[in-house]
Amino acid sequence: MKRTALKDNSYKHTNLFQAAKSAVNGLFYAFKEERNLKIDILVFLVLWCIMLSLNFSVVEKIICCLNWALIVSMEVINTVFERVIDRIWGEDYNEEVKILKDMAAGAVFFLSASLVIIVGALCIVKLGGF
Ligand SMILES: Nc1ncnc2c1ncn2[C@@H]1O[C@H](COP(=O)(O)OP(=O)(O)OP(=O)(O)O)[C@@H](O)[C@H]1O
Repeated sequence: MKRTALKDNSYKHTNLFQAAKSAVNGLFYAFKEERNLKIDILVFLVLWCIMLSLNFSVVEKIICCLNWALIVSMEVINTVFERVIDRIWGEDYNEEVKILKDMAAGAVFFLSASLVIIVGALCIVKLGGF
């Protein structure tokens, strides 16, 4: 990654529009670089097909989309976290790094499990399982 030394603060945001532009750039970069985020897009397409084919209500759709958005946000934070850790500790095996990365991955897993359970339960109800 390119590093440039700037002595003034000209790179900082001066308004909300610039802040939003940087945030969107960050998101695009994360989606381009991170395999799991590409998988998340695929998950969203499958989720959307399920929601349409089983006639999820608006509230059910919002809950599922919100859970999916939380997964994506957590995945982005996890990626940042992994990169910072690698920069601080380096790439060599380290038991402390393993625990830290596993915990961060655990947060993504927890939200993913939540989406699977919610969508699974709604599918069972819609298909007349209850
Ligand atoms: N330096 C390290 N020392 C010990 N274990 C590590 C180290 N780096 C990674 N690991 C282990 O490998 C796993 C994957 O870490 P990695 O940095 O490769 O993330 P990744 O490939 O982006 O995976 P994901 O984002 O799916 O968790 C970690 O959860 C951890 O168990």
